[in-house]
Amino acid sequence: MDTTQNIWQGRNDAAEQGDTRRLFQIVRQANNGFAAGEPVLLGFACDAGVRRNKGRPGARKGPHAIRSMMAGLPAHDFDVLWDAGDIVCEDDALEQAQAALGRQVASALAAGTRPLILGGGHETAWGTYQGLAQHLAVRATDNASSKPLLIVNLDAHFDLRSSRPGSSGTPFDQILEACRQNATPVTYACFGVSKLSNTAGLYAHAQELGTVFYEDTDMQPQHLENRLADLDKLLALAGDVYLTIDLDVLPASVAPGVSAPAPLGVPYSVIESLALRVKQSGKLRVSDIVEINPDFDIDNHTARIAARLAWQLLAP
Ligand SMILES: N=CN[C@@H](CCC(=O)O)C(=O)O
Ligand SMILES: [Mn+2]
Ligand SMILES: [Mn+2]
Repeated sequence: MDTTQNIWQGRNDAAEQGDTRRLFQIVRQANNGFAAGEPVLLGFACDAGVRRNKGRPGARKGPHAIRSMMAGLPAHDFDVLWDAGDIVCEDDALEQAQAALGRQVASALAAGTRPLILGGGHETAWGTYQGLAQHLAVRATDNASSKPLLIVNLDAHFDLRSSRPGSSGTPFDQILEACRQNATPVTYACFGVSKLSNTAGLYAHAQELGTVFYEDTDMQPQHLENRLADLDKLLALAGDVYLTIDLDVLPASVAPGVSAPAPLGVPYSVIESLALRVKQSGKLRVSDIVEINPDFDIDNHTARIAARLAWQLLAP
């Protein structure tokens, strides 16, 4: 990974007609100065969560790989894209890195932006949530919505492991535990769960926690209308929404560069439709895209699909 070169570079089409801007030409690299409504990107460069969860390390290189595929995408309606840089997790200092991510997310939310975090493994989510929780706690002193927080996880895994310390396999158990402690109403919905990637014990724990879930076998294109209707019902009941996308929800042929590839998986078109539906709800506060492992990618396929998702989520 060459971090000495600016990652934001690409083809310059200025000699062509019309608006030829690409993201690398409008990006501003700073972690303050954002105005309300502007898109903000943050990286969480971390292997510790996947390593603790006995997975294949490499997610640390994820933010760099995704940014490099975003750089050349056409800007279309973007006026600006803020790149607030990376939080880097050194060795096993995971809890400190997650707390640092939380502070950055809270500050981007306080500025009225809708941040997107590029992981990192799914331990990224415990950091993202900390930032959202700080923001919602401040806002609650003004005019609180009593409607529950909705977490939409697009993932082959529940990530509800109850062992500690935390890892890439525990974030939603940590979040639900924190919500119980703070009496925060929350709904956890996981779309894309694979029966062959979660033990009976994890299913039982998910049920005990009231998890709403849809399996990969019910997330194929012929099921899309029904799943969108299910999602709409969840969105209608929610006050604020956190969208978290684990790239291992996609078929291994589409996203080979992950720690735990999915033999069946959910087609990209279904995932994009669900993600855009969440965005269109107007309730989306923060998102992350996690679990890319560039070491196992093939011709940047996984980084490219992650860049497309990022573009779709950040676009005005
Ligand atoms: N974030 C990943 N979670 C999965 C990983 C499974 C695996 O490595 O095989 C989990 O803990 O179940
Ligand atoms: Mn996950
Ligand atoms: Mn997963």
